[in-house]
Amino acid sequence: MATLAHDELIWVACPARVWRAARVLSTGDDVLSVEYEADDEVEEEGAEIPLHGKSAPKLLRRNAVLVGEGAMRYDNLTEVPELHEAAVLHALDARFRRAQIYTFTGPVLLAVNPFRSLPLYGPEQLRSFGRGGATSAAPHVYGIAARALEGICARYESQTVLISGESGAGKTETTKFVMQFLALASKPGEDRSKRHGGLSPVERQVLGSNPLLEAFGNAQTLRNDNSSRFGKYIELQFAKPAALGDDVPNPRMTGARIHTYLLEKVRVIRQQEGERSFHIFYQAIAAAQSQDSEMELEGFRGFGLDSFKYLNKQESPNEVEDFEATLAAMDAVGLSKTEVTQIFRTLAAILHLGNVTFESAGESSHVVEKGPSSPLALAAQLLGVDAQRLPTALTRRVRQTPEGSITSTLTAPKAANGRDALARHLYHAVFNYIVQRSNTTIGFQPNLSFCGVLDIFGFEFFQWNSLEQLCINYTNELLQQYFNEFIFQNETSLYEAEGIRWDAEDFPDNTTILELLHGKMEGVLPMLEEECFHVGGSSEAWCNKLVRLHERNKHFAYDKLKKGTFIIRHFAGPVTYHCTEFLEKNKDELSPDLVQCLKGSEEPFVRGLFEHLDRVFGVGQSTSDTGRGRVLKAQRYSVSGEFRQQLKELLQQIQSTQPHFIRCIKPNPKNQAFRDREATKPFFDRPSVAEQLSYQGVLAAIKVARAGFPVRFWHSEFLRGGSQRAPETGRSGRRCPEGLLAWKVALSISII
Ligand SMILES: Nc1ncnc2c1ncn2[C@@H]1O[C@H](COP(=O)(O)OP(=O)(O)OP(=O)(O)O)[C@@H](O)[C@H]1O
Repeated sequence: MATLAHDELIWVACPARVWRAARVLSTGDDVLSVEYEADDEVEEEGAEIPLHGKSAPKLLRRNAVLVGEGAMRYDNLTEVPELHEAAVLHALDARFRRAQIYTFTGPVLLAVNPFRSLPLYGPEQLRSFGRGGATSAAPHVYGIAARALEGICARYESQTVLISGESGAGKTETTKFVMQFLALASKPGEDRSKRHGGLSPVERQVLGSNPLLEAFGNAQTLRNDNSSRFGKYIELQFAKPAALGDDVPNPRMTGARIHTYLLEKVRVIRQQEGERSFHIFYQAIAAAQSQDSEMELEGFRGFGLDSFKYLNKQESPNEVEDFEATLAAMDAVGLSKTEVTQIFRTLAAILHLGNVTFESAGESSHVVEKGPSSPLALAAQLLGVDAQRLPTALTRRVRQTPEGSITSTLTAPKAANGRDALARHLYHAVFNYIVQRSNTTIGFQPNLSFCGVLDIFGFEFFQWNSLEQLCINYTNELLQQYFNEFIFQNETSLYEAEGIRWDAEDFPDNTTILELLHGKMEGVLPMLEEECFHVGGSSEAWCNKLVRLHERNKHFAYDKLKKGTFIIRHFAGPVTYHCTEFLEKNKDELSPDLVQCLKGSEEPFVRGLFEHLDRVFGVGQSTSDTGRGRVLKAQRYSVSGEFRQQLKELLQQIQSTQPHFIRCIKPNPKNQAFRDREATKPFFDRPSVAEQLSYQGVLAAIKVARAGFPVRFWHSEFLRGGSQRAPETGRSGRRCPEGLLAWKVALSISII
């Protein structure tokens, strides 16, 4: 243990603040007497800290450079001489208090959400980060977008900005700032913009697609009033200036393509207390009740929020204006009046379907309300299907067998499940339709460079974790692996340039976790998919197989007392998954009878929503007869299978680009806004920020950086520091490494 001198600055581990800044008053054999630095969240007092035993807190050496306003000098934290969790946390906290929400750690931009509009995104900032503007390396979302644009301008190389963070951390807002910058800054100079009347149609369509996606894909949740319930990757395409045939050096945005992932469609049929369904339902209901709206809104007029069982009753103030903005966005992406009408008819039909109830009669069931104004009749009319056929399709199941068709009846709960599956499917299909139509209108040409912006759900763990969380956390493992590789390459090239020896063991690596999740045959997800195709397969059987096969895997665990659960030790931390419903969710079955019924709709729009839906699940009998019996054939559709394929394509696309990383951080779990005038205390909750830094891999990236260079100084600083061990010159001239290797031992600092 290194001895600590009087007056030495240290960090003391503390549950409430993670690390507290202190100064050593005196040291003894068993205790350390310290004075804590002023902190407005914890009572100030001197303290006697035990140095041994379980209650001895961890101590870290604290560098004087971060004292007072020090953190404001470090736009890039890798310049901080001793970088570790305590220093990062302190620097982010100190900078946030001064409204500096952006900070670099190496190439990664950390963005702390202020939950309040700050004057950071005006035309002046846009100009200053733009090409030909006062080029600035300052940490800012525009700076990252500018780097990406520069990659396209200078080398015509495709780019991706990867934005991550937990719900409410600011990913969607950050995505919008990146898109705004790329649309506006790629716009040529002032004069030309006037000539062309500002934004081009493509730029207008691209920016217009945002409110549309938000209306249909976002919802109020407990963690975020405008939470994206899907992941997205938007590729913004740029033509070479020469191809535009004008004198402007900037490439101009000429197309875009939106990819969406894992829409949380279950929200359509139920929402937990305090949450809402997708915004669009509430907007349409409010508009239908308002005198101002000119839209016909068939199926919504005459109904209020209370009319629909599928909706939690929570209003929000600006619904009608938001509805008008959604209509404008629909127009911007080229949806015709007929399409818009059809979309709203389908949404109304979904809500009326939710009001259809069933009554059991033995093993069968029937629809309770049948009259001409019953929910069933309204839903059938809005969907353009026969009002007699729909109840039959909801309550019976027809199966084809070699001997002919067999009709069975469904119990009331099964009929209700079928109804909900139809509602979920209809909504998902409408959402996909809107995305595809936007893509068609905007256009995307092969072989042009693009800048992709990835705004995808962060790592999730709740009390109850199911298939959705497994898919989300799997996505995060894949992205984490990509991030690790990127940081690894960055650092190793630095080490090689400096002649530093390093050990691959020092690098964080989640490959074995990924192997557990997607390994061929024995991975958790492939095994789930396999179970879906087994006759008589079940979630419980799958869970038991997982336990048998993986109980010795260090990333897998299970609790004998909690049957039906298993634990995956993710890169970000352990998550307990409850296997109930995994199989049903993964199959996402929709009754063939309902599909046939809807395919018979007299509305081409509705028929189109079911056009590509020919999924059959499990082992079924094909119609082709070989003469020696029928061939058993499985249609291999599953939610996770499809999603894994999408992710594979996404990663291939990202890997073909130059990446830029933005890690969004939520400063406190209550979404409390930054306050600088009336309060001294902007809410920066250190424990939750530390947690986010950890599971977003920021601390791991720092660990990587420290593996070779535990302490970083500029060479000149190091020499000024008077070290006898410093070599005369650093090889690369960037930072002084070799002397630091000696220091690594000599200081034997940090963890005491
Ligand atoms: N840079 C910013 N400036 C001001 N407010 C911001 C900023 N970033 C985010 N916010 C605020 O935080 C809220 C949540 O942000 P956002 O919706 O972008 O989070 P998210 O990470 O996309 O969450 P989710 O995963 O739930 O969609 C926004 O509605 C906005 O009020």
